[in-house]
Amino acid sequence: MLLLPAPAKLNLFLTITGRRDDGYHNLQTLFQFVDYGDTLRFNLAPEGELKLTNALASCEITSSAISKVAPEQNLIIKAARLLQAHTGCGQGAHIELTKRLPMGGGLGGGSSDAATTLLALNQLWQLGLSIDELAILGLRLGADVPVFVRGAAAFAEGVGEQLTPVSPAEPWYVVLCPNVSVATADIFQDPELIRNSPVLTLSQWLSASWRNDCEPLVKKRHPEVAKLLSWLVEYAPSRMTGTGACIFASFDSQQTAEEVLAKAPQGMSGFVAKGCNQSPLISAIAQKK
Ligand SMILES: C[C@@](CO)(OP(=O)(O)O)[C@H](O)COP(=O)(O)OP(=O)(O)OC[C@H]1O[C@@H](n2ccc(N)nc2=O)[C@H](O)[C@@H]1O
Ligand SMILES: Nc1ncnc2c1ncn2[C@@H]1O[C@H](COP(=O)(O)OP(=O)(O)O)[C@@H](O)[C@H]1O
Repeated sequence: MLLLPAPAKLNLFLTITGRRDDGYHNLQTLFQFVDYGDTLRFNLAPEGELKLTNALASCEITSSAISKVAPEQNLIIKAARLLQAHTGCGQGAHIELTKRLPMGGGLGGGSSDAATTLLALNQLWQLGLSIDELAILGLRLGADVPVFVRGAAAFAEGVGEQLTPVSPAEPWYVVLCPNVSVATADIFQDPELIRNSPVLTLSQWLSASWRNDCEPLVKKRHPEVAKLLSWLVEYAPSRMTGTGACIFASFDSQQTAEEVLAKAPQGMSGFVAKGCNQSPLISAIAQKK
């Protein structure tokens, strides 16, 4: 049995620098992990059988939302099938997911679940694939999967697959999750999306002020996100992560972050978590070796 985390990521900044011929967008972003996320439990099963069950999570909204995703559409099953097809492995697995991360929140929960599945089954099925091979396979599942497979905070370019490890500060974050699910594809299809930001070098970025090019559009499409950002910015500079709708702000101490979260508008879900430049997934795997 293997019990592993699938942590959330934050995009500390995110700009879109152009559109490729295949419709995908080139971007520049800074990924950092947090010590909060989903949990997956893996058990060997006979004869290639893949079974996914949802454990009851503390958050009813997310556990009921994930149960509406058909198993074959779930990135966990897709990742497992991809590994079976790539290696010809005839083994199976029973996987139990405890879903805490809101879906379509820009926290990368689906991609993180997929990456955890790739690493876990590589170990459980003794496939011996390298991290490079798993990252390349992961990219077929989603642009964000490689960074979760590699597990190092990174400056990302291309569609998010060209990764340069970096070590930003690791503050405490307040992450707020408005009850809005944003489909990444919808944002990238919108003609109003800012998609002509200049390309900066990493060192230019480290002294620039950080922003998210998706934020103006998501604020316009979802006024509740705009309202929440103007509430959080009273406490600390605040931004949206990914294509939204979750927002975050950083604080020096866990206590201050908890105090701000406690004041959040009634009914708002959110959490306090620590920024991590090494993914909790990689730390957990290293501990088990
Ligand atoms: C932009 C980011 C930043 O982290 O947003 P979030 O999804 O995390 O909010 C991600 O890279 C998203 O990655 P991911 O969620 O894996 O996206 P994918 O499934 O690969 O793509 C969903 C759809 O979004 C569009 N898309 C995605 C990424 C990209 N660089 N350009 C695009 O145009 C494409 O239309 C694609 O069909
Ligand atoms: N295991 C999974 N967890 C979350 N979403 C999943 C999963 N498998 C498939 N999906 C699909 O991927 C979409 C994006 O989910 P998610 O990664 O949580 O959002 P985001 O990319 O905005 O962080 C969901 O709306 C859902 O349809």
